This record gives sequence, C-alpha cells and structure tokens, in this order.
Amino acid sequence: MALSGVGNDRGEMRILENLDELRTDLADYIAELSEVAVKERGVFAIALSGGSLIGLMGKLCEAPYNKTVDWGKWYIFWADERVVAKSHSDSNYKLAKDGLLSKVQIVPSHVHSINDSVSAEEAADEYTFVIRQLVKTRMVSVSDISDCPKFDLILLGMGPDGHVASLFPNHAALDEKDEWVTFITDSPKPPPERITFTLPVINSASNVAIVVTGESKAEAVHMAIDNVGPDSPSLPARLVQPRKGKLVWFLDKPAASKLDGLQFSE
Ligand SMILES: O=C(O)C(O)[C@@H](O)[C@H](O)[C@H](O)COP(=O)(O)O
Repeated sequence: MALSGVGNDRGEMRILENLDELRTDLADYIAELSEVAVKERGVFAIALSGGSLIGLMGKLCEAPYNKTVDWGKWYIFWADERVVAKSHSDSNYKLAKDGLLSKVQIVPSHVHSINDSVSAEEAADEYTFVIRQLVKTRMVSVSDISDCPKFDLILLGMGPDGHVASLFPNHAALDEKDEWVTFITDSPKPPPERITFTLPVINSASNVAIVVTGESKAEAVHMAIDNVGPDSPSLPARLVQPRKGKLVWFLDKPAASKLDGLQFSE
C-alpha cells in the first residue's frame, strides 16, 4: 500500500511498505507513462540512470508488463553514464542491458548509449549531437519553455550525499546552463569520468522520478523534500524541479524515515 502525498513544491511522494511494493508501483508508473506517451506521440523517450534503479525496475521484465508494454516504441537514453567500455561492469549501459533491455522486445537501434571509445568531453558532445538529431525528428519532444529536449520520463537515483545523475554536491556541472549533456572527470563516486544530463534538461522533462531506498539516504531525502539543511548546491536533488513536468519520489520506508510529519507504525 503506497502512502502518497504532495507535501510542497518538492513533488509527489510515494512511500512504499517494502521493496516488492516499490518495484510493482514503479513498474505500474513507468508502464502507464509509456502508454500515454505512445498514445499521444507514438513513441516513449525514457532516460535511465545507474545504481540500484535498474534492479528496482525488474518487474517490467515480468508478466504482465513484458507483454503489455509497447517496447517497440521505446527510445532509450542515459541521464548519466560512466565513461568506460560498454562491456565493463561499471557501465550503466551494461547494467541496463543485462538487467532489463535484453529481457524485453526493445528495438536495438532505439537504444542510445554513449560512444565508449572517446574522451568524456567528446562523448558528451557526441551524445548531445545524437539527442539533437532525435529532437529534429521528434522522437524526443522539445520543451516549449527552453530550447531543451523534453524527455517523456527521466529516472534518477540519489546518493546519500544528495547527488542525482552525475551531478554532485558543489560541482561546477550544477551551474551548466547552456549544454544539454556535460562531462566530469573528478566524480567523487568512482569511476571518475562520466557524462551527465544537465539540470536544464532534467528540469525540462515531462516526468522525473527519483527512486531512493535504504536508511543511508534518509537524511538526504529529508533535506531534499522538507527543504532543510545546507543550501541547494550542496544538495543536487533539491535542484530537480521540473518547470512544467511532474516530479515523483519513490521511497521505501527506511528512506522516508526522517521525513517531517510522517510516523510509521510497525
Ligand atoms: O551511475 C551512477 O552512479 C548514477 O546514475 C547515480 O546517480 C546513481 O543513480 C546514484 O548514485 C544512486 O545509486 P544507488 O541507487 O546504487 O545508491
């Protein structure tokens, strides 16, 4: 049973009883957004992150979703990627391919991963070019309030330090206003070289979901949603504020345990 709430301008919260319920709620949410986008636009442009997110999307590979979702209409991107070979265990592409994409009927040419044989800077530039081409052909919509792409859904995880995608606390990448995709070479979370969507792109999406589990993240969840603690550059998750789109937090009880005004009975 989800405990839902729209407390403030920090989006909708879905707090799930346990990981199994979270997996089901997340699969329902993604399947529903896919259906709406395919009905309205004929395609579904979705951006993934790394970390625990892919495992939490696992129900999508099972019935009924594996049969009912219109996988052939999915266009897949990464909100952030580690600049390593696609076969490397650190690769977010590999994580998603092994855990999801190889298990459903995705069209291989719709999977837009980064070029893993160039520098982080070149990979970011090339990825921007790829997205630009898909914006031109409207496989990815364009925002009417910025010149940014408008993804149907961007899925993010969050670290205990409040980072999202590869946007880390107090990092210059948080200030990027012009580029769609930027690169970093000093990620505090290994590996150091990464590319990442910038905040203008994340905040231009139609839907953004931040999926967070575990007690180690409870403090960052509290600071981001209850808007307390150090100011925004120290907490990138707080800067996720879709301008016209909808933000949803998927939390398990441990991650939600420090939120103001919530008490769970055993
Ligand atoms: O590639 C990455 O490292 C990420 O995309 C990163 O932003 C991740 O989503 C968070 O660090 C949460 O990761 P966990 O859910 O594994 O804690």
